[in-house]
Amino acid sequence: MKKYLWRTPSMANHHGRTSKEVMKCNTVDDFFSIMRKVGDGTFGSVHLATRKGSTKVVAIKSMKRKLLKISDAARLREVHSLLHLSEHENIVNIFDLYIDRSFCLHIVMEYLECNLFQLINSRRDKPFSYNTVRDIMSQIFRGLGHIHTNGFFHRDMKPENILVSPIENSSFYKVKIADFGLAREINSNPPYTEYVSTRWYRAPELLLRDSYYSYPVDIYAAGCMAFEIATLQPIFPGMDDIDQVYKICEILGSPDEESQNMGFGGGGAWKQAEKLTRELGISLPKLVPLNLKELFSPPWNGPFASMLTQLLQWNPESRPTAQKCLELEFFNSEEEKFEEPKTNQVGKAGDTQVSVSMYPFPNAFTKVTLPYVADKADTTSSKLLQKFHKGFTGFKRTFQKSSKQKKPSKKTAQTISTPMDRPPSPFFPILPQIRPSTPLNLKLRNYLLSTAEYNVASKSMPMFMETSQSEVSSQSNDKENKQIGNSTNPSPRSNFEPVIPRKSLPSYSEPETTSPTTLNDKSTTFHSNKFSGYSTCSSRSTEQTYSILLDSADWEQTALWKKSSLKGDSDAQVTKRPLKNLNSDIDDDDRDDSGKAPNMDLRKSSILSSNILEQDFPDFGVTSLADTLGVPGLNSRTDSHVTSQTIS
Ligand SMILES: Nc1ncnc2c1ncn2[C@@H]1O[C@H](COP(=O)(O)OP(=O)(O)OP(=O)(O)O)[C@@H](O)[C@H]1O
Repeated sequence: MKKYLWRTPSMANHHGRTSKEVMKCNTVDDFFSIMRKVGDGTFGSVHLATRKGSTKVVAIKSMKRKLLKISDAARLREVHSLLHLSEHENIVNIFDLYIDRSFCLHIVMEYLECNLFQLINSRRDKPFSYNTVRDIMSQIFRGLGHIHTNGFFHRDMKPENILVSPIENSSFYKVKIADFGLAREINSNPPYTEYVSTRWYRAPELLLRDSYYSYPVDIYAAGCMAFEIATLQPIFPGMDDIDQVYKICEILGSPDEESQNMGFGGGGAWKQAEKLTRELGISLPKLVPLNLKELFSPPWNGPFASMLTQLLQWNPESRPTAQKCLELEFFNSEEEKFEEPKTNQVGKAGDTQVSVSMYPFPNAFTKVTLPYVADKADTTSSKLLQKFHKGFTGFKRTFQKSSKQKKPSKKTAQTISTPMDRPPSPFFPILPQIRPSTPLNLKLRNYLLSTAEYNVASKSMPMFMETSQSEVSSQSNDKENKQIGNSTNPSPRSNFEPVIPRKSLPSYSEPETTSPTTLNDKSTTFHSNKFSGYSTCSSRSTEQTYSILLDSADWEQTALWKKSSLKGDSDAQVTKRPLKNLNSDIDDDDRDDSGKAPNMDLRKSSILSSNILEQDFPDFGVTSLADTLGVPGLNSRTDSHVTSQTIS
């Protein structure tokens, strides 16, 4: 079953673990004076503070989810990886870990002035210089190299998780990687949760639900960031996972040799894509890659464009390691001499204007949300490149057609509107859209389309739920079309292929939905009388793929639906099994100082996020089912994509 196992990149700079321990305190106020909130994420809120009796500022990340017992602190991914990673100049430094009397964990760390997203946002129409981009990227790769060679990978590399502080009297920044909430060990046993990382930076293997991924997901995300740092625009601002894959194809070309041979550069061929898309029931569009070198003007069309091409490879095995990235020409070529853009106020004065008082930007997160939503009505012209001209002057005004490409016929040129300056593809539009090819995946597709405004309560549709034949027929094309057409979130990817007749399956009726009951846990929402979570995973012992659905109506009746239909080789086999371990007694350790047992709802959700499910379903290769429980809403670029940080 294992396709490949990733090896930790060479351990040249392995420095061993640190010796930090989690300390107890009544409240953090005992030791720190809290000044103001500087950040808020899915898992924690971050405050600027000073240590009492000292003027030294620190950042304190207080985890939103309370722990049940002190020993659980070490099971948090964030703490686990931070404790195992030695200090590095490009990794945010952790000073102390505290657990207060209400079992809230506080991570005391060095303070940096803002995150890269805020910095990029503050630079609208003032792009960074080539050398600044180079310096930021080299620090990111040094940090990543440290993480990877120490046996971890980050899994949520995005501008919000890169902290920066300007270096006085220069146009450069101190850059540090933060937020290890999703970090995993490279040598841990796959399969991993596929639904990690933030969509715009999510590597193709994650988007196509390959659970045997590893550190190359971080390299790919770094490639997306490199583009964004230089151009101040995200390269693949997908609205949903389907749109995300499409946007990647638009620029990198489809991952087959035929498409890749038609262009220059591109994301390369990737055999695995065919298998993964088949399993998902989607087909990728046939698109010729853009030649990034032709997209940019000097100096960006040189080593920078070539670095992007190497980082943004479809095949994770083709992406260079972080160490190799640092050896690329981009980081080692002579200082580029070029004129600063005219509109650009970049320069020493401009850069050093960034100061503590500028952050946090009050509306930073609300202002910049899905910048291309308005373009979605146009199905074939994303106007992507037009948008890229905003501020960044390093794009060529006219993108030239690759000499290898055939001139399209007049008819094609008239009927198909291609994105601005896009080299017309001879393939275009044989299969212009990613189209779900089975009814099963119509559900997947609808589900994915709905993620932009995903409300777990009303739309908790298991992704790979089998449907009965009668249900299939009720989902006629017309109906599906109508649903998509009527959607409040119209998407250009609204076509789909006809329903393929399938064998009849055991009938399944969804339980009635009642008003949702939300547990005291912001990151995971459970609903009474509603299937609230799912996980697709592979069995360790068989070659089958399963779905696990959790019915929270009755906590003792968590059900397992077992099936092999994703491979299409037999009828679904449906079984239901109660959880054995749900009602185990509360340990003394779980009680707070007053001897009171913790909130029962919290306890239930925490139990789900622990490895109890693994004990109940030992044949499954899932380490923590809660990692895939309830897919969170993704209407903000800052949302994370898992609901639990706990490691088993
Ligand atoms: N050491 C720090 N110094 C200054 N600001 C910080 C620091 N750590 C975090 N922040 C700010 O707080 C924000 C949220 O922090 P962090 O990403 O660690 O939280 P999270 O809950 O894990 O977020 P996510 O939703 O990405 O998982 C960051 O984007 C950053 O702006």
